[in-house]
Amino acid sequence: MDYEYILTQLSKILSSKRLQHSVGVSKTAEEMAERFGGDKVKAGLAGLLHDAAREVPVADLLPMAQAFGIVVSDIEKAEPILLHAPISAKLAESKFNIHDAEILQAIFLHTTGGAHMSLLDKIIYLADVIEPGRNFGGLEEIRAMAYSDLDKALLLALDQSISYILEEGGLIHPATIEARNDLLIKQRTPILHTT
Ligand SMILES: Nc1ncnc2c1ncn2[C@@H]1O[C@H](COP(=O)(O)OP(=O)(O)O)[C@@H](O)[C@H]1O
Repeated sequence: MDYEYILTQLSKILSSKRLQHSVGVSKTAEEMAERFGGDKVKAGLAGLLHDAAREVPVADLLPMAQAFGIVVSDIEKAEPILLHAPISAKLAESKFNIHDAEILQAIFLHTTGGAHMSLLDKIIYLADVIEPGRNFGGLEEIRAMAYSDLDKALLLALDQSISYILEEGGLIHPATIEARNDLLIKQRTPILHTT
C-alpha cells in the first residue's frame, strides 16, 4: 500500500487538522531517520499512521481494544485515550496492510514510550512531540536536541510529559517511567549498553 493511498484512506477517518499533524510527524520522522541512519520509508509510514485511531470515540476504544485482543491494563481502563496507540498499530496492520514489526511497535509505543526503545520507536515518539505544528513551553530545546542527541531529546520529552501529567493530577503510564529509567541507566553505564 503506497503513501498516497494511505493518506487518502486516513483523510476519511481523521480531521484535516489531525491529518496535517500526521503528515508533519511523517516528514519529521523521515528527516530524523536520515540524520540518524534509520530507515526513511519505515519512519515515514509509522509517522503517517501513528494516530490512525486517535479520533475513534473514547467510548469505543475499550471494546475495540478487546476485539483486537490487546491486553488492557488498569491504567488504560481508567484512561482509555491511551489505547489509541495500540489500536492504531492494529489498524495499520489490519486496514493498511502493514506487517513490519518495527513499524507496528513504533506506532504502539508512540504515546507512552517504553523500555528498550529502538531507533524507530525513539524517532516516532520524538517526531510526534516536535513536528512543526506543535507549540508548547520547552519545545524549542527538545527540537534542537532531537537532531543532535536523540537520547537526550527523548529524556527531555519524557520528563516534559511526566511533569505535564503530574501538574494535571493525572495517572502516569508505567511504560513512560520505564522508558525514562531505561535511558538514565544506559546514560550512566554507556559501556554496557551499545544501543
Ligand atoms: N505517558 C502517559 N501516561 C498517561 N497519560 C498520558 C501519557 N501520555 C499522554 N497521556 C495522556 O493521553 C492523552 C493523549 O495523549 P496524546 O495522544 O499524546 O496527545 P496529543 O493528542 O497531543 O497527541 C493526553 O490527554 C495525555 O494527557
